[in-house]
Amino acid sequence: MTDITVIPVTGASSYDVRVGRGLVADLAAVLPPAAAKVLVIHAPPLAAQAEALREQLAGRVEVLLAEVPDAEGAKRIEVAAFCWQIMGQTDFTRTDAVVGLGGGATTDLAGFVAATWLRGVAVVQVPTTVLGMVDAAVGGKTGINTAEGKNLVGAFWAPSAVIVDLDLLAELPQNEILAGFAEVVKCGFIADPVILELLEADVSVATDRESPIFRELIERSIRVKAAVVSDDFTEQGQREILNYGHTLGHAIEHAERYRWRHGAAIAIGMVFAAELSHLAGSLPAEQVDRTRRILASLTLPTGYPLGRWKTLLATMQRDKKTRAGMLRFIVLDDVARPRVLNGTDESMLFAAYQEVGE
Ligand SMILES: NC(=O)c1ccc[n+]([C@@H]2O[C@H](COP(=O)([O-])OP(=O)(O)OC[C@H]3O[C@@H](n4cnc5c(N)ncnc54)[C@H](O)[C@@H]3O)[C@@H](O)[C@H]2O)c1
Ligand SMILES: O=C(O)C(=O)C[C@@H](O)[C@H](O)[C@H](O)COP(=O)(O)O
Ligand SMILES: [Zn+2]
Repeated sequence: MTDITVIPVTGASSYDVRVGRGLVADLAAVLPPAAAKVLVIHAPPLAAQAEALREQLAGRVEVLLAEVPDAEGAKRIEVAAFCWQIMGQTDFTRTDAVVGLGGGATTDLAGFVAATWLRGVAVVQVPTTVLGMVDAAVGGKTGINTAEGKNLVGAFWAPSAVIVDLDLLAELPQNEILAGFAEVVKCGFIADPVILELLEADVSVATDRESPIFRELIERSIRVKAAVVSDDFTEQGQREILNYGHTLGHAIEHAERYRWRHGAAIAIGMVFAAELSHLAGSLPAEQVDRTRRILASLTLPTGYPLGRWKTLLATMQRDKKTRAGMLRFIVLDDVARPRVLNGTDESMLFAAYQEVGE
């Protein structure tokens, strides 16, 4: 019998995150009972798995496939329109359902398409990257990018189920696994120090997709995310802690025209946030060093060109946490003690960035 862990998300929206192996074989069990059609939105490397889903569900529902551009190329309004067109041409109704099959970029798009079609249809998220499993597919933040910035258009729209099938990681390149671990590290610093200890104990075992420690890290990170979004689905407060490292990280992704992996950009963002936490509060210097050390052990970047500061600062102004033109950052008073830093002056931000700049 399959060993399944069920992590509930509660609050404004309730659904389960199911973690295990071979779980997609039972996808029919989590589809809305009234669904007659399912639109599987998938990234190109998942074409064979999408086709397998079509065969598996034949006789139960009509499966439509939407192969969308890879990675951040999916998070564009034209791609959402491509999906809406398929739905329009097939009379996709409110009782039908979307399935997001891919990494975080695909599940962000799939969630957005589901949130907007007929003002909202069900979406089941089937993440296929570490990053998608521990973060993007859970919590119902959906969205696309615009020329001005990352995730500037979107909706809070909860999935009806999240299927974390670890077998789907079999073909994922190791550098994508490592990039996904940036969000695992984030969960460690904002809420669960055991995550950091497991990474420090043996990073090779921790990132070996066959090891029980790997699964433990995935589950611990999902629990962190599930707890936060259960308390604050629409980011009225507490949820902002999940943005640790993201204010600068998103600006880097924008500066790099979305060619960088999200995990790589937020790795640098977390070094910056740790430096800022040290300067603005009480985060001990050794935790800043620890941030760099853990990220480097995952071969993630920890520095960015000093000369890019002004560009990054301008982009950060459009961060969703900004209030009345004032930038806000998530900082740590210590490990697992995150808070919002309001009203940071530019000289302090630059001082923190100088430690990141190279
Ligand atoms: N909504 C949220 O709460 C949330 C949280 C974190 C990140 N995100 C978003 O997630 C995105 C990053 O997600 P990501 O790191 O998964 O990147 P991604 O979706 O771009 O996937 C990374 C690469 O791996 C490929 N891939 C995916 N699954 C595969 C598999 N099983 N086998 C082989 N190749 C596979 C993809 O096609 C892509 O080329 C960003 O857009 C970020 O903003 C959203
Ligand atoms: O779920 C959240 O809340 C997060 O902030 C998780 C982040 O890891 C994620 O990258 C998210 O997409 C960032 O959202 P944004 O609101 O800063 O665009
Ligand atoms: Zn993120």
